[in-house]
Amino acid sequence: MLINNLELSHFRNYDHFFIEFDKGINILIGGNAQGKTNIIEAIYLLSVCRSFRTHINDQMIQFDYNFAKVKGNIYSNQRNHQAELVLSKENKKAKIDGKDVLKISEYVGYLNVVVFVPDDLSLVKGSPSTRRKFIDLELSKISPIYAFYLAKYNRLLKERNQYLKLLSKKNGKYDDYLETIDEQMVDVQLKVIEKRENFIERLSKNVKDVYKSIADNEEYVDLHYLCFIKKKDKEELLKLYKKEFSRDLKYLSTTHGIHKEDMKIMIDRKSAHQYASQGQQRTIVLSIKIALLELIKEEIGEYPILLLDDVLSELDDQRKTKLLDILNNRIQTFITTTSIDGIEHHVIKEAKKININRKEKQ
Ligand SMILES: Nc1ncnc2c1ncn2[C@@H]1O[C@H](COP(=O)(O)OP(=O)(O)OP(=O)(O)O)[C@@H](O)[C@H]1O
Repeated sequence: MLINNLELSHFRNYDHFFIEFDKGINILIGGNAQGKTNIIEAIYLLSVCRSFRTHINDQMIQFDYNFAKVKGNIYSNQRNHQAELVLSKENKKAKIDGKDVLKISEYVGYLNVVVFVPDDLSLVKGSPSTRRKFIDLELSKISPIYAFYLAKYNRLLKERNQYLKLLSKKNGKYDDYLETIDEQMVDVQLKVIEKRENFIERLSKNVKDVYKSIADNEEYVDLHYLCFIKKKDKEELLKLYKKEFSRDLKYLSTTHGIHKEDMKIMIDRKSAHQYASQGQQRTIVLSIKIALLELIKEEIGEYPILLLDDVLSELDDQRKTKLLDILNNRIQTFITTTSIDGIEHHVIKEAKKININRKEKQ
């Protein structure tokens, strides 16, 4: 999978901008606040119709304008496609090969990307919801049926919580209607659990190897799925919902379910959340992202694009070299950095260097 070029109109600090990319490594070099991350953001936006920085369209539209356009020529599935997104303050309109795309699900998949941004360190240090969001987003990209199950579960969960409110005003007993919702919730959860389990197990296998090669030591990283139920069985789950009914009714919300799960990240069999240093956290997250590349390739048959925002400055020289050793021309990669001075690595030497500075913005 490749993005051949990118055209921006009134996107962030870009008025009109056109850029062509190399199919290997592209390094975006420039001082602070010049617009390097904005380019990474635009590529990401073109991929999943949303930004990794904001959900407010207006923030991405150039100051004093009322629309922004992001366009790119993509090579995927052995074909070239023109992807286009127009952002207004209220909505986003997508086109593929000049035709309007009405459903996001029909758009996502043309351009698959894996992104690493400094904020991703929250994958280790943040709350369970950060890790759940990561799993849900990545799994939805490679498995549309997972996205379907998840959306169904969220609808049922909302319905259940609303019904609990209604019940609390009435007789407050577990009734047939709630049982019907619970049965549907249990069925869909078992499917989500199976997918999450498989995803985390496969990712964990890849992460171990990637971490070892970047850190170049014997530290051992693995991932564990913290499922909310031990015995993944329909009857057990239904029993749990009945048992916890009074508590759910008291708090007017559903205590147990896949909306409360987590993924535990371990380093040398200790919780990375509690013990990992900044450098270890960064290496763990990077390893997870790089491990994802192989997993996506196995699923969709093509490598996604890799976007690395400001990754070089925070790694020590040894980890920097090891990371660059791993990157290669099989995967189109974008790296933003303020400087490449002093990095003597063939990957840097051979990469396409793109200077991003105020003079080149327009
Ligand atoms: N909606 C907008 N309209 C115009 N300019 C914007 C908009 N949003 C952000 N900017 C400008 O974009 C610039 C920041 O760009 P970006 O985040 O890509 O920087 P960067 O080159 O990655 O910098 P750093 O190295 O500091 O991370 C800032 O000058 C900011 O004012």
